[in-house]
Amino acid sequence: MLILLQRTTPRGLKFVLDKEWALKRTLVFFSPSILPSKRNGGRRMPPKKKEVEGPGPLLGRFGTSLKCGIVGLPNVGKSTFFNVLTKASAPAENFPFCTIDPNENKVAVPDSRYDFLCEHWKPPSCVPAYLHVVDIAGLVKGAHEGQGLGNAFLSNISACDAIFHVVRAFEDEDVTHVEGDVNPVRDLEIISEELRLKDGECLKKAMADQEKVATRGGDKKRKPEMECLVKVREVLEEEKKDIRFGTWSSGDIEVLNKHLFLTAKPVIYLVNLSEKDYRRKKNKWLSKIKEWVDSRDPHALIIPFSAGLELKAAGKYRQQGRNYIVEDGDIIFFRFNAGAGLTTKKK
Ligand SMILES: Nc1ncnc2c1ncn2[C@@H]1O[C@H](COP(=O)(O)OP(=O)(O)OP(=O)(O)O)[C@@H](O)[C@H]1O
Ligand SMILES: [Mg+2]
Repeated sequence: MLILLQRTTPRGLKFVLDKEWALKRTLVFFSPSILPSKRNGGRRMPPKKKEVEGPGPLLGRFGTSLKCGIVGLPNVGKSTFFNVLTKASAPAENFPFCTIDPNENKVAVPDSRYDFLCEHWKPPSCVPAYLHVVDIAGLVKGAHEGQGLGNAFLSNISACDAIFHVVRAFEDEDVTHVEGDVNPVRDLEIISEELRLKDGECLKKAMADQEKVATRGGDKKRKPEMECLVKVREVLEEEKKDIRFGTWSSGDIEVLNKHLFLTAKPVIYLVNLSEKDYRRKKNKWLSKIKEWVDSRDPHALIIPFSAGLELKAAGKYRQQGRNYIVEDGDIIFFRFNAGAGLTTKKK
C-alpha cells in the first residue's frame, strides 16, 4: 500500500503523512533493535518473526499531520531526546520539572521516494511530510490528582495522536531520579497507571453529560454513545486495561475518537541507556522492560537508545545539510533534516 500521499500543488510537490506508516518509519532515526528476545532466554539475537495476531485498529482522528507527545517521569531525558530528534535547543537541564510549558517542533520524515520524485521532477518547491513532536512536562505519581505539575499536561497529551513513552535505564548518581532509584519497570507502571486514572476521570465526566441527555432528556440517538462509554468503563476499571486494547465496533470507534482518551493512543517505548550500555548493547533492564511491554502492550515498539550519545553525535555532525548516515565506531547514526524552529506554548 502506498502510504505517503503525494499532492501536486500549483507551486510544486507536497507530501502528507499516513499516521501508521510515519509512526513506524520516523524512528529509523535510531539504530536497529538490540532487545533480547524472549525465546533465547534473554541472550542478544536478531528478533525472530513470530506468527501472532495483528494489532487492533488504530484509534484516532484521520488527518494529514501526525503529532507525537513525549511522555515520562521528570528528568529521564525527554527534552534531550526532543532536541536531538528535532535539532531544537529546548532547556534540558539536570533537575526535575525543567520543562514546564510544552516545546513543539516538527521534523521532516526521510523518504527515498520523496527524494526520487524531487530529483526527477525538480519542482519549484518541495514540501516533505513532517512529524510534529511535543516535549511535555514530566509526570509523577498522583499527577491525575494534581501532584507535580498537576493536570495541565493532560491536555497536551490528549492533543497528540501518539505517545513516545521515555523511560530511564541509565545509572548516573548526578542525575536525580524522582523515585530515588533507577527502575524503568516501576516507572512504566507509574506513567501508564496515571494515564489510565486520568481517562477514568474524563470518562466519569463524559458519562455524567451523556446521562443527562440520554436518560433524562430521552434523546435516543445518544444511547449508543452511552453504551460505548459503559464498555469503556469496563475496560478501564474492571479489566484494568488501556482503552486501545478493548474490542470496539466501528460505531464505538467514532465515539472514542470524539473523546481523545489518553490510553487510546498508540505508544512507542523509548529506553534511554547510558552511552556505554548502548555501545555494548547490554542493559540489565532490557529484558524486564520487554516482558512488561509484551504483557501490557504486545504489539508496541520498544526502542533502546542513548539520548546522551545521540546528543553528542548531533553536535559532532551538526554541519551536514541533507539527510545522511554517519558511522561512529560501531554505531551508525541516521540523521535527517529537522524542522522549522522551536516553539514553546505557554499555557
Ligand atoms: N542517556 C543519558 N545518559 C546520561 N545522562 C542523560 C542521558 N539522557 C539524559 N541525560 C541527562 O539527564 C538530565 C535530564 O534530561 P532532560 O532535561 O532531557 O530530562 P526531561 O525528561 O526532559 O526532564 P523534565 O521532565 O524535568 O523536563 C540532563 O542533564 C541530561 O543531560
Ligand atoms: Mg524536559
